Amino acid sequence: MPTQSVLYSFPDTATLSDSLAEYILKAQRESVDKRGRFSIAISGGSLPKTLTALIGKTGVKWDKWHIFYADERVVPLDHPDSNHHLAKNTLYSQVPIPHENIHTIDPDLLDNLEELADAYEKELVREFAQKDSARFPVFDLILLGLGPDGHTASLFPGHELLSEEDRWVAYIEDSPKPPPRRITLTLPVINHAARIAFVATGAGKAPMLNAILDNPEQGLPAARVKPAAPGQLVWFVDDPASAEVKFPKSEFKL
Ligand SMILES: O=C(O)[C@H](O)[C@@H](O)[C@H](O)[C@H](O)COP(=O)(O)O
Repeated sequence: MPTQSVLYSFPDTATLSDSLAEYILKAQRESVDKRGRFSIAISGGSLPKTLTALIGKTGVKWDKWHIFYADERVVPLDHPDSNHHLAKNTLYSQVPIPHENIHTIDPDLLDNLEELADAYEKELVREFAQKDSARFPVFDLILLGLGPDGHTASLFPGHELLSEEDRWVAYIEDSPKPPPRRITLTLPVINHAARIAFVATGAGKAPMLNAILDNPEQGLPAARVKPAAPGQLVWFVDDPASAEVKFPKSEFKL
């Protein structure tokens, strides 16, 4: 049975970011208590900025974090389009995350998308395979954004990757959102996470949030994110983004 989504809507991005930070901290505490580490996958776009509310918070055990990318643009790691570059500038440069715990794409394989995706999949295997005998890795937390067309990570509407059932990491060379070459976690990997949090802000996201939450049968990529229980699916949005949504809002509590 897919888990029921929970929707939290906040008056502004500062309140949203602070509550998201509390949510992440709770996930980190539970994961570190259980396994001594916290595995998280993050997206690009506006997401890394919302994570800056974690900077300086008591209780963040940065040395236990193992960070992957839910999707990555296939460009050099110091390119302005790189999700890693963005996260590094926004977050890692300000907090003590061990360099080796940040799992980037292999910059030597940018010319060969298939090898690049395979190598990233192997990176996941190294992180998860011994810990879990399940067919797919179980991230402690995956943070996703929502595109104006309903895409999430680099899973775009109508794309054949939406029916991928086997691979953990796949590539595309025809992303409608530039840059065109990307790798992405696949839906089965995303849907096996212990927790998934979407973050969407701004009035521009309102029609799409309505489509995803109130009309999921349209099958847009973000609506296909449906972890099986006990996986959790939580939406952190601001009031302008949730303005057109009928789906019930919950009061934020941990
Ligand atoms: O392009 C990327 O790297 C993404 O990971 C992508 O899926 C992003 O999260 C959404 O497009 C939302 O982007 P915004 O938060 O900037 O609207």
